[in-house]
Amino acid sequence: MAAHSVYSYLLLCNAITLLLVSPCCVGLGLDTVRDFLTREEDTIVFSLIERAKHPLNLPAYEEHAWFGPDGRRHNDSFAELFVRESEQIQAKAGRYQSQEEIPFFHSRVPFTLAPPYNFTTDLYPGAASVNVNDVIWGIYFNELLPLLAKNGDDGNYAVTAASDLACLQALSRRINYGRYVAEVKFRGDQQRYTALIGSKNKDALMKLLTSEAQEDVVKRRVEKKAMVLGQDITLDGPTETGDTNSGQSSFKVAPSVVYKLYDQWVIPLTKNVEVDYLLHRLD
Ligand SMILES: C=C(O[C@@H]1C=C(C(=O)O)C=C[C@H]1O)C(=O)O
Repeated sequence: MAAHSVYSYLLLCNAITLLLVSPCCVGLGLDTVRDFLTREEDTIVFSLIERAKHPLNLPAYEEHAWFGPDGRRHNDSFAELFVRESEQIQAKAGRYQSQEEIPFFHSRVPFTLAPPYNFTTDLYPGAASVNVNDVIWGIYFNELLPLLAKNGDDGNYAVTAASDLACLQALSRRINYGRYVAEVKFRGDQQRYTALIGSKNKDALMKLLTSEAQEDVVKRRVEKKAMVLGQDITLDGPTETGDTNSGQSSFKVAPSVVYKLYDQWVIPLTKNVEVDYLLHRLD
């Protein structure tokens, strides 16, 4: 066989093996996964900047009684109602047909208004529903929001809740994308992952999937994005916002808050999603 046909034969074998091993996931690799996470950083930083435009607006988060169309009494905050109702409309419009999107409140909407689309199923079916939306919800309202918004009440509750929804959706998409990260890592090192999944060794799985160097790059990059995107743009170029008289420099969202968000919540939660996903990867 001529050298070039041996080479073609090997390439063909390689392609067939890839198709057999990963029938649904050929386009997914560590590079594409990292690109996705990098692009999500922009969405997250922008959504935080938008939310920081408004003060805390506490009444939007206090529980109050309201009566549903069935006449029954419910106790919810306005923000929770807003998210639930918005998600119902978005579910009808097909948002959750994509596995990248997971709602905070599950509803069974009977049909979708969106044109049909054949979404690829990159995830392993037995593990695809892993998510930490409950934890994200608690952290967002209890820990992050007080760091983002100044005290005060401007009454713009609907706009504020719409901004909350945008932040929650961006964080949820990024963190629950850990399922895709785990899928790629599993495919890249099936033998070692299979052994650790078999022995349900969570600590060893966490160690194997962790790349501290990569995490450091991510944290420093999001801090920088908060600096660049959180400046005022003038015809003379970007300037920091804030009180120039006092010499205090400031950004629309403190870059240190964005660093902390990733360091303490986003990355650790993404890795928890990865471990949970892997534990179900052989179900
Ligand atoms: C996403 C990756 O996997 C892990 C999760 C990371 C994250 O959430 O940003 C970063 C590094 C890894 O510990 C990766 O290796 O690129």
